[in-house]
Amino acid sequence: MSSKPSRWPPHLQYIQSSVFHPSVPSEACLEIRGGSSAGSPRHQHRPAVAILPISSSSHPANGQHGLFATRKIPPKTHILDYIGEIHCDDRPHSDYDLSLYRFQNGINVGIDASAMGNEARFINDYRGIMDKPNAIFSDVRTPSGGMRMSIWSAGLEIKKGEEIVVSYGKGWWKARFHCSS
Ligand SMILES: C[S@@+](CC[C@H](N)C(=O)[O-])C[C@H]1O[C@@H](n2cnc3c(N)ncnc32)[C@H](O)[C@@H]1O
Repeated sequence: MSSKPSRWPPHLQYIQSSVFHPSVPSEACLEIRGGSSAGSPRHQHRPAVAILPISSSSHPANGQHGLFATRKIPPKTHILDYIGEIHCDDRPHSDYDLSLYRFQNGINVGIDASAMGNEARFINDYRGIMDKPNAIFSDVRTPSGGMRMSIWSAGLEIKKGEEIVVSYGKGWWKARFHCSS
């Protein structure tokens, strides 16, 4: 699998394994990579997802895109990994940056998919869309010890055509809109 997914925005770089920014110290790179070569992708074939434009006025991300299941996804199933630029500098203005790991020496590692990433960057937060998230983020270790941020279906099956939504966390929204929920 190497071609870009349908509707991938032309101004963004599509990558299938994370790229390390120079702000990541070499020891941290080694630990994040684990024993395998740089962030080798878990999927050799497309995940069961599609990037679709949102054109419903009742959807809070109307005019943007979301990620949708292209087939039934059983409960507690790995859907795809969150791929982007692994970095240790601050990215306060990115809406596509999530925390991967905090080392004991205080170094914070994030994955920022604002300029490069995979389909996972299109996953919206459930608020205003569904009663609860149907998917979750989970930081996992690969068999060779590498660190990944994965997205899994939650406790219920995700139906074909259903939007995949997670919780960004209250902190994410508070930091942007000073809202209380
Ligand atoms: C990681 S991106 C998700 C993909 C984005 N919709 C896109 O087309 O690129 C996060 C951005 O999506 C929008 N978003 C995601 N979930 C939302 C929600 N529940 N309500 C309103 N906006 C949302 C916000 O603009 C947010 O900054």
